[in-house]
Amino acid sequence: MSAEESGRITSWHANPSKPAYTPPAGAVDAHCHVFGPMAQFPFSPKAKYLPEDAGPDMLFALRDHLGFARNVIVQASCHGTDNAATLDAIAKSNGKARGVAVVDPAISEEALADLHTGGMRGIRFNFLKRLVDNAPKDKFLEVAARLPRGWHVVIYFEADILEELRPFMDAIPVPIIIDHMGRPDVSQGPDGADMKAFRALLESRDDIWFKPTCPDRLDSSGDPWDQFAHAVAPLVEDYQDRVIWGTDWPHPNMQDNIPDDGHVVDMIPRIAPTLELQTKLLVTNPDRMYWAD
Ligand SMILES: O=C(O)/C=C(\CC(=O)C(=O)O)C(=O)O
Repeated sequence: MSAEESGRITSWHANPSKPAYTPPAGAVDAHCHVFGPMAQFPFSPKAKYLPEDAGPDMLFALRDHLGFARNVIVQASCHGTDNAATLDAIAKSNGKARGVAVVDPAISEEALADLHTGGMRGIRFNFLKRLVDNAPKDKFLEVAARLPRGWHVVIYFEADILEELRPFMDAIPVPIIIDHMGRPDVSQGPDGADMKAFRALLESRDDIWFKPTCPDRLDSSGDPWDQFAHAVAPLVEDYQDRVIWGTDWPHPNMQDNIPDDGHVVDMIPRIAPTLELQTKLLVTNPDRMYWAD
């Protein structure tokens, strides 16, 4: 059966180019995922998309091809709260990967400790209605209050619910990392309403970090994503101690406009033009958040 007949999606570029940009030694791709392999790690019955297999071998080959040294693997919604595939990839990385889990908020302390041993350093709360059925803020706050020491929370939301989420984020007792800057409309430019609202959030706490990632998702003008570069570079400059970066490979759900990962990497010097900024974005900041112990 072909992938199309089986309903499984291939969301990644078959032959990504070599980037012109060379990341510094030790660089971390701090937002990527693995899918399956399904025969070993079945997808969640609640999954909103059914991808083709994109396992650790493929991820590590891409890491090397793009010039990165390490990965932070974020549990994707298609695997629900069963983190086995992500843990398997971390275990196969020879210490070159850490992870972010998605958990049932009723998870025990023992299970959280096991996730820490397996390389997880945070949990993700996903508020995208097209990806998850419900996102119970009260239960999320309860589990956020009893995470292992040094952990953080990753939050994924779209710009239209930022204000609604402010009280919830205010109440989170650990550092926060916002995926893809909360998906601002980058066509508004660096001083547009979405960027202003996001800056106000960053000003509200100095332990809110973010990922200036996913030009392919956020910039409908397409590769080379000039609107993204224009809107995002000032944000990276102004909050350079609170940024980490990732490819988003295997680009879950992207069926149209699948990005060339080499071109995605070539966005880095456009949003972080100096070696000092690049080193913070790709090495020292992710080290602080994921390899502190
Ligand atoms: O990978 C991302 O960051 C973005 C995703 C997928 C996702 O988050 C998930 O499946 O958990 C998206 O916008 O569809």
